[in-house]
Amino acid sequence: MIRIENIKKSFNGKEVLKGISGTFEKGKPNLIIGASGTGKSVLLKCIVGLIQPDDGFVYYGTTEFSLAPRNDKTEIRRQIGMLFQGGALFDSKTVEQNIMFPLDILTDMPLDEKLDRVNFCLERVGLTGQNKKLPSEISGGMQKRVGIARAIVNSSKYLFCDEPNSGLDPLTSIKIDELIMEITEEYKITTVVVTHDMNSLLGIGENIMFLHEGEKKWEGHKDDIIHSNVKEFEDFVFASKVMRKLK
Ligand SMILES: Nc1ncnc2c1ncn2[C@@H]1O[C@H](COP(=O)(O)OP(=O)(O)OP(=O)(O)O)[C@@H](O)[C@H]1O
Repeated sequence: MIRIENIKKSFNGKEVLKGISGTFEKGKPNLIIGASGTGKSVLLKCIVGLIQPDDGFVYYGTTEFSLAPRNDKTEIRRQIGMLFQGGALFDSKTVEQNIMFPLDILTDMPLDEKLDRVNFCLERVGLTGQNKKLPSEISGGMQKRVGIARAIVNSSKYLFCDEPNSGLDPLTSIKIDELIMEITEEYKITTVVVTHDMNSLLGIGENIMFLHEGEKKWEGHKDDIIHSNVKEFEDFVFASKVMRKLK
């Protein structure tokens, strides 16, 4: 479980995060949603320690990240897997080398063990036998799968996904969402997904945090969306004609 408390962040005097608190639970996908520019990615970066918040606390289990001793921080970092926007694979490395990368830099596992682990993850994401392909030789959806395999290869306890569906068609997006959800449940990972994809919201929105202009305006389960009674959230969710009709 990850808990955040009163996270604040400003850039050049502009308050981007205005005191965000909340809990991201283990074993289910936690979604951070909101319109463009509302602070989702900055919040994600504050949580993983890529940006230092001006105020507030981030707890991984019972350990507060910024106050933790160096060794504890290193251990938490080792347990984090990230799926970046656009996949962020190394173009010149094969699928196998890409997935093995975290094991190369974070562990001293022998090569045969690393290969076993890579093959296990490749199988788990439905890409058995694609080891020697280059990213340019596989589709965008397959690249995301490789990104997911890389994010979990080191038995991560925490998985962060920034817009995992960007650039994918709706059907492939749903498959990627389902894979993230299955892996989260199966390995009891604490998963945080930043998205503005309505399909993701309705498909895997087990625990949703809605941000609007740097504030948390609503949180809840996908089944409660219809009863939110929060204007900014309703404007966001029911922006399209199709969604208004469904309502
Ligand atoms: N390093 C930075 N320096 C200055 N301003 C920044 C920095 N990072 C983010 N911002 C600003 O913070 C605001 C929130 O950005 P953020 O990337 O978190 O939005 P977002 O909700 O993730 O949007 P999108 O859905 O478009 O990715 C924006 O106005 C952005 O310009």
